Amino acid sequence: MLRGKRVIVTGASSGIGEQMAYHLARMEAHLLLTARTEAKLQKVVERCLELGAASARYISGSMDSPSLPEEVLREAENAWGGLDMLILNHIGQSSFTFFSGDVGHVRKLMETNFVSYVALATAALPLLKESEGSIVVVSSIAGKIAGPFTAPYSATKFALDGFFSSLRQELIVDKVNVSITLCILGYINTESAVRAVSHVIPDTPAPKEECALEIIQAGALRRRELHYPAPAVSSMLLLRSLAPELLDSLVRSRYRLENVRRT
Ligand SMILES: NC(=O)C1=CN([C@@H]2O[C@H](COP(=O)(O)OP(=O)(O)OC[C@H]3O[C@@H](n4cnc5c(N)ncnc54)[C@H](OP(=O)(O)O)[C@@H]3O)[C@@H](O)[C@H]2O)C=CC1
Ligand SMILES: C[C@H](CCC(=O)O)[C@H]1CC[C@H]2[C@@H]3C(=O)C[C@@H]4C[C@H](O)CC[C@]4(C)[C@H]3CC[C@]12C
Repeated sequence: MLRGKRVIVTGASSGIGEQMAYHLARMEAHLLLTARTEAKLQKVVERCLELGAASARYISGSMDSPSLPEEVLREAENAWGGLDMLILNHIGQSSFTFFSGDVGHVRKLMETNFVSYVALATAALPLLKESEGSIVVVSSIAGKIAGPFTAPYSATKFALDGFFSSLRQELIVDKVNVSITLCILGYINTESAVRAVSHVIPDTPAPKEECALEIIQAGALRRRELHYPAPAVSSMLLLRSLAPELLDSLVRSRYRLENVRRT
């Protein structure tokens, strides 16, 4: 379904975004990748071309810069004359610990994890309307259920649900055929997530390669929401609606609280 399609992937220099780029390359899509680290993006682009991408290019820069979203969309329009899928995946750095009171960090993370998603989607909408394309928003179970030690991060992910679920309704009202897929992910084995939480959360994380493929499939099938890994995420969401306090205490009880770093 994605052969020859024009796809932007943000946060594509590592983790789930990098794996999405490789799957899309094998599917022979055209790729525009973004992240801050140019050296990593260059390597991912090279690998994508080896794997069969129809074309692969990148733009490096930080998504807390207000001009980058429009620059990325201008590059897509100049290179391809259109766009079929926008995959919003990047996140700024945040620690897994007690909220420190650093309001500046919350403001910056909102800019990177939320406002830039809104700006990218806004700049992409005219092209996506033309192609009847798709927006894929990578979120987290932490954007549906607030556990401890992720307050700023969780806030940015809840904000994504509010904004993009409302926008989806408006597109339907306006009979605009652009799909919005919200991806609700549990713990995935990316280097950054394992580094951040493995000393506190003893669970085995789900594989990033499979996660990346499920996200692409959900977007291509124009699904409203993806839950991955499915049984764990869906059952947590069900328990939240039936017995939220029980769920909260279950989440807390699975953490090795003595290992939380208070920095
Ligand atoms: N791994 C997990 O357990 C889970 C992940 N998710 C979600 O999945 C998505 C991917 O996560 P994951 O793969 O683990 O994350 P990674 O830390 O592996 O990747 C994050 C990506 O974002 C880029 N990035 C970081 N800061 C910025 C910035 N300021 N501007 C632009 N790009 C930036 C990084 O590249 P660079 O540093 O070069 O800029 C990198 O490419 C996120 O949306 C996350 O919320 C959801 C639930 C669980
Ligand atoms: C452990 C959580 C799942 C709840 C449970 O008890 O099973 C994880 C589900 C989502 C994870 C977080 C996430 O969304 C990605 C962040 C990525 C950052 O790089 C640091 C780690 C995360 C805060 C990560 C932490 C574990 C989860 C909350």
